[in-house]
Amino acid sequence: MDRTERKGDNEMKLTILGPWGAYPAADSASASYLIQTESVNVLLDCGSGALAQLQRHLPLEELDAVVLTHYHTDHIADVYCLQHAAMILMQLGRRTKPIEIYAHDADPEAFATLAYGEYMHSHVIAVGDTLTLGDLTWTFGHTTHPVPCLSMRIEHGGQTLVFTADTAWNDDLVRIGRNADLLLCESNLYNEYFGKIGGHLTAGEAGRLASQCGAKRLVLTHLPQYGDLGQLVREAQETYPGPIDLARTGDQYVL
Ligand SMILES: O=c1ccn([C@@H]2O[C@@H]3COP(=O)(O)O[C@H]3[C@H]2O)c(=O)[nH]1
Repeated sequence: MDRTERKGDNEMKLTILGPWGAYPAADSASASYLIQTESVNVLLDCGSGALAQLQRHLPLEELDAVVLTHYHTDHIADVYCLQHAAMILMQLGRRTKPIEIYAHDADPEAFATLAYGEYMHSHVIAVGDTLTLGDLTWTFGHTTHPVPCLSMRIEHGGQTLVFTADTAWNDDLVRIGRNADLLLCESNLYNEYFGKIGGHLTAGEAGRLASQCGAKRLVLTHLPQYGDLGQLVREAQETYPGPIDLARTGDQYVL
């Protein structure tokens, strides 16, 4: 098994577990990302296939927390498997503490499904909150999506990772993404779909956002299952002159 080394002092590592929107490609996952520092291991969204990918990098015994952007299934499908994993590992004595899960409660029925006895404890997050997880500081922003959804700014040791979550263009994205060292930006749409599918960004808009934020690097994620993904990069290059990557399963970035 490919086990990730724990992070050195003052480093934050992002591992792409699932770069896909809607549903996972073979041997991958939908929306899921692992964020690690020396003091904490956090899963950012927990889509379909997330647990299988996570275990390539981290034993489930060492997962501290999960932070969710919203309740669409491509972002939460594996939360319910993770509840069972936490239960079994605690019953076996291999975990000594519950998993802490953080999400908004604008959908109270969905929020109520997250807590799982002594094995998973749920906590509310909202725009305006500051969440401290180990040596990570999280703040949240507004998105434009068919359901309530939070964008996220994650700071550690002077480095900033920003995740747009799922969203169409809105100006709060520029606020939450300002001066990001890495902008992990949804790019679910080719430019030709602008105005035809709501709730998501085109690649051209992702590039424009990275430019307006002054982001140092743009990583395109929440990818479509169709078309030529290289075209997303080319369209984002028309609006952003900096480095651009397509998120790929297993890729890692150290900030
Ligand atoms: O006309 C449509 C409608 C939807 N979709 C995909 O289905 C996904 C549903 O969840 P989501 O909102 O996270 O992302 C959506 C897109 O990835 C699409 O490609 N074309």
